[in-house]
Amino acid sequence: MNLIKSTTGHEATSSNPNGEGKRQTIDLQNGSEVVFIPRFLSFEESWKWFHYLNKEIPWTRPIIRVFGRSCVQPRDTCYIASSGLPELVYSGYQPHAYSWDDFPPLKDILEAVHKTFPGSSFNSLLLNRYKGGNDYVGWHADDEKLYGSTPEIVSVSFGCDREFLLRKKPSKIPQGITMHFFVRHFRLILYLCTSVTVFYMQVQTNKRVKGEPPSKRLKKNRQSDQHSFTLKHGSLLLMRGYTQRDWVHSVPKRAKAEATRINLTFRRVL
Ligand SMILES: O=C(O)CCC(=O)C(=O)O
Ligand SMILES: [Fe+2]
Repeated sequence: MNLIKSTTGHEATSSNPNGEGKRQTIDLQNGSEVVFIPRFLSFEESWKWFHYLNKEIPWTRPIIRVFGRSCVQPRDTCYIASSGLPELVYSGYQPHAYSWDDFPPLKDILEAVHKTFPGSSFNSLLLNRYKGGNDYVGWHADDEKLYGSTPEIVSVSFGCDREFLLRKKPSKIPQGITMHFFVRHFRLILYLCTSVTVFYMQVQTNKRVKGEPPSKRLKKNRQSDQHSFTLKHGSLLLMRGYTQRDWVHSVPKRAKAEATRINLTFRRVL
């Protein structure tokens, strides 16, 4: 069963020591990495979790601010954190932090996650409930300062399958390069652009002669900048390294997804 729709060819598959089946490691390059475990929890156990979470969690649908406008968050949420941690604030919203002791069974999943990733030590959990295909999370990175520069985020999914997308952030113009720089060096930049274009056209002509159709090559480049995972019932996806700095992710609306999905994201507040 291959749940990854697009990969870069940098993926490795290995058997997992904790008995949760295969794990796939996807190297996103430049220090970003995703680990995907399609069957982290068994099907039956996952349904028990789904029903517990659906019923016992005090779900809320808060008002958040996006691009300066207030709107209802398009999914339910709840937040759990160890005591004494700095408050989480995202999109102008500060969720109430419940204690792990309010939901003791959640400590079991936390333990299973820690066992799967030795050395990890998550101390907070943001829960999401998507009540159907109209609920979603838009493009974002979990790059809040309280998680540090290389946060590790583990996401465990229950219920309805949903697609999880990762897309590389556009690369930034290096600091110090201003409009003034462009005006001052306009002729040099124009010359360089023309040279690069001519060189590129020559390379393309050369490659076409050699045989591989240009559309295939373009597709390869685009593929390494975006990835799609189907997050099924009981699956786990970990993002680490510079994934939050260099990539954004989303769970888009899906007209065909009618049923509820619950997702747990474990994080470490520094
Ligand atoms: O539901 C998911 O799989 C992702 C949720 C997410 O990105 C978040 O809570 O920050
Ligand atoms: Fe996220």
